[in-house]
Amino acid sequence: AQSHVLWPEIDRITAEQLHYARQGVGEGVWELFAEDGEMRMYKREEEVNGLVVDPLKAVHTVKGVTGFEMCHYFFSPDYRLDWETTIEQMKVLEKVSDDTMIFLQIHKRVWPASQRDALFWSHLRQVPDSRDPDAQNIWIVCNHSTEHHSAPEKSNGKYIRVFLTVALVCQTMIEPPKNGAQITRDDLTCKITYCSVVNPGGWAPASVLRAVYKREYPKFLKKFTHYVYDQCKNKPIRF
Ligand SMILES: CCCc1ccc(-c2ccc(S(=O)(=O)CCO)cc2)cc1[C@H]1C[C@H]1c1ccccn1
Repeated sequence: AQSHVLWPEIDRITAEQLHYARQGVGEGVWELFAEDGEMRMYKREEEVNGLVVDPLKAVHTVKGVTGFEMCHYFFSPDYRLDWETTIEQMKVLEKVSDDTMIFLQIHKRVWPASQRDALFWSHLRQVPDSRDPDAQNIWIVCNHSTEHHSAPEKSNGKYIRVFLTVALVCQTMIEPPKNGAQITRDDLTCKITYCSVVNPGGWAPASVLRAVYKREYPKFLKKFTHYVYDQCKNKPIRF
């Protein structure tokens, strides 16, 4: 993928998003708006040209799966329609490499706003942890809006195109079994940070968008993480 025209941007945005995901939510600006078990979901209220673009950051801990497994199911197009309930259609416009694809997604209409589509590259990468060299257990999927020759600039007016940047950063923690036994899924914990900024691309009532995000994001992360656990629980562990 290093030869693709998008590579410099992919490299830059992925590194930026990894850094951003690692920043704590301690600094006062984040508002906790949803909790469910180990999941904590925060947002900042921000508007750009009168459009709600509230950045979102969620942290979650899921036992029994690895960071690779979580990122693999988030990245791969084969499973997306099983867990993503807000999309009507999904198309891979280009397979840049095994770890980089370009997606066009048509999202379900959020009444009374107009229907949206999203065109973005998606990149899966294992991350060396600068602070902790023996933690080669961090994986990231970064999704970032892009142009593409085979996606009409404007979906001939049918959908409003959103602009998004999303990062799913997952770290595997292993509790080594005392008696030197083989690692099982009971010894695994996956620490998840999910960050997203979605610019709706065109006017939509702030109250409607904020209500949709408040409802959809917790539902999405809960459904997605349960889906991955169920997919993996009877399969060999993949790090
Ligand atoms: C007016 C904006 C409509 C709208 C466009 C796009 C998205 C959206 C796109 C991508 C991703 S993802 O994390 O990259 C997973 C791959 O699909 C998440 C969210 C969300 C909404 C809004 C519908 C809301 C929503 C919120 C949370 C999850 C899903 N949908």
